[in-house]
Parts: sequence; structure tokens; C-alpha cells
Amino acid sequence: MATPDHPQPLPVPSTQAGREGLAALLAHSGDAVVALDFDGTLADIVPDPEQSRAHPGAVPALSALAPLVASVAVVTGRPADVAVRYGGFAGAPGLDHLVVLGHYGAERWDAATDTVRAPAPAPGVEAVRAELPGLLERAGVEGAWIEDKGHAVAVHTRRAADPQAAFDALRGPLADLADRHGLMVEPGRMVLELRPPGVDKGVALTAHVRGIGARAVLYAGDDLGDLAAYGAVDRLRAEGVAGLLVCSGTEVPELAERADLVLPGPEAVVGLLGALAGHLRRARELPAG
Ligand SMILES: O=P(O)(O)OC[C@H]1O[C@H](O[C@H]2O[C@H](CO)[C@@H](O)[C@H](O)[C@H]2O)[C@H](O)[C@@H](O)[C@@H]1O
Repeated sequence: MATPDHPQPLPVPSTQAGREGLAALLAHSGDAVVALDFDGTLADIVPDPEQSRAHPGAVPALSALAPLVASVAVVTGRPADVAVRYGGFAGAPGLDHLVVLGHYGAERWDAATDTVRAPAPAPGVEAVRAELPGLLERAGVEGAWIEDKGHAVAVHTRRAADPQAAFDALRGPLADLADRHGLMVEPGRMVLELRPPGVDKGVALTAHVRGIGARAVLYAGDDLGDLAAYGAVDRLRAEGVAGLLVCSGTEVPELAERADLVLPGPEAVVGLLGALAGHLRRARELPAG
């Protein structure tokens, strides 16, 4: 059992860059950013996106870690206020400087002010919202479900009889629809999202890490939308910022293959956060020398 004197052991990354990233994070924690995706990383995947909630250990682990690093950020495709609500982040002790970068970085929520900074709505979203029900009816895909995200619209196929077949059947028509209205399609785990282009998790993470002047960054994700953040960490490494890429689960091989550390899912991600907090706290309490 983990105790303050004997924290949970840290997993060993499978790559040299990842081992260096973890070592730098531990050595320079006061200059480190820990950034995590929400669905599939801090929250288990569930059939109904409205029922998604952070793993019960997520807020306690984040609260323990946040005071020991420069910044903890959640980088998500969700609207920022939805991630804050489903995560239970507002007012959590220790999370008074948490940042949630929502809509792939187009929005930003700051715990310090409990406010969201959001862009003006993209005109194409309104047109897509109006045309989508007719398109789904004509496509004859049973079980596809529309999630209206305000600044974007997502079509989920997880609850269709054959989720992958429904996803494949809708991909082309949704790409055409997005194209006609100046939007892009963001594919994910049984979801096709039509959203404004111009920002992604990589752009958002890079700006956050540079804004803080961090020397190390850990990024954890589970889905295709996290590839941009992985690319950003690769580029930051080339600039001298140490990086650790964590993948939650193996459902998306494109991500798992690029990770330095693959964990089975949100429970293990929360375990990693708790273990990091335990090791950092213990290092601070030990006498120097
Ligand atoms: O960037 P994320 O925080 O991972 O958000 C990406 C999308 O997550 C949500 O969908 C996913 O989770 C659902 C709930 O577990 C699941 O039912 C769905 O199949 C997954 O794709 C969310 O609904 C989307 O809006 C996000 O873009």
C-alpha cells in the first residue's frame, strides 16, 4: 500500500525520450506542465456522452499534483464549461489555477476567475446544425446521435447497431457537408465532429507551455484529436522542453504507437498522477544533500 514515505511506484516509459521526460518532470517540477485530455483519459468512455464524468480519483489526484507543478491543464474537444462540470473541477481545493482548454483550444476556462473565454461562433455551424438531421435521415444510418456543442456539432455512432459501419458510412457525407460550410471534420472514437478549423490541441498546448516557460511537459490522451498535441510535444522537445507522451488505452493504435508510456485507461492515468504527486511531495520533504 502507498504511504507518504513509500509512494506508489512510477511506471517506466518504454522510450529513452520518455524516460528523460519523466526524469526532467521530477527534477524540474516547478517548471513542468501536466496536460490531460478529458474523455477516455480522465473519464471512462460511456455510451452516452452526457453521462460522462471524471474518474472518482481524478480530482483528488489532480488536486494533490497541481501545487507541485507549474500548471495542470485539461485539453479537450468538449466545450470548456462542460468539461468543468463533468470533471467537477470548479472550486476543487488545490485546483485554483487549473486551466481547461476547450473546443480543441478555441476556449479557455480559468479556475482562478471561473470564467470562459470563447471565440465568436463560426457562421458555418448554424448551417450544419440545420442540415444535419436531413442528412442523417437520407443516409439511413440508424442510431446515429447528434451532440450540439454550441461552437461545433458532433455525430456519434457508438450507440448504432454496428458503430464502425455507421461511422464509415457517414464519414464522406459529413466531410462534404463540413466542406460546404467552411468547417472541418474531427474524427474520434465513434464520433465525427464538424468544427471550425484554425486551432487544435497542438496549437493550444504549445501556446500554454510557451506562455509558462515550462522546461518539461507531460501530455496524456486517448484519441485521434490528441495526435496534434503529441506532435506539439515532439516539436517542443526539439526546442529543449522535455516531454512525456502518455496514452490511455490502446483503442487508437495511431496514438498508442507514438506514446512513451501506454496505460490501460483512466484508472491507471489517475494512478500515475497520484504517484507523481507522492514522489514530488516526498522529494520536497526529504532533507537536501
Ligand atoms: O478531447 P476529449 O476530451 O477526449 O473529447 C473528445 C470527444 O469526447 C466525447 O466523446 C467521446 O466520449 C463519449 C463519452 O464517453 C463517448 O460516448 C464517445 O464515443 C467518445 O467519442 C464527446 O462527446 C465529444 O464531444 C468530444 O469531442
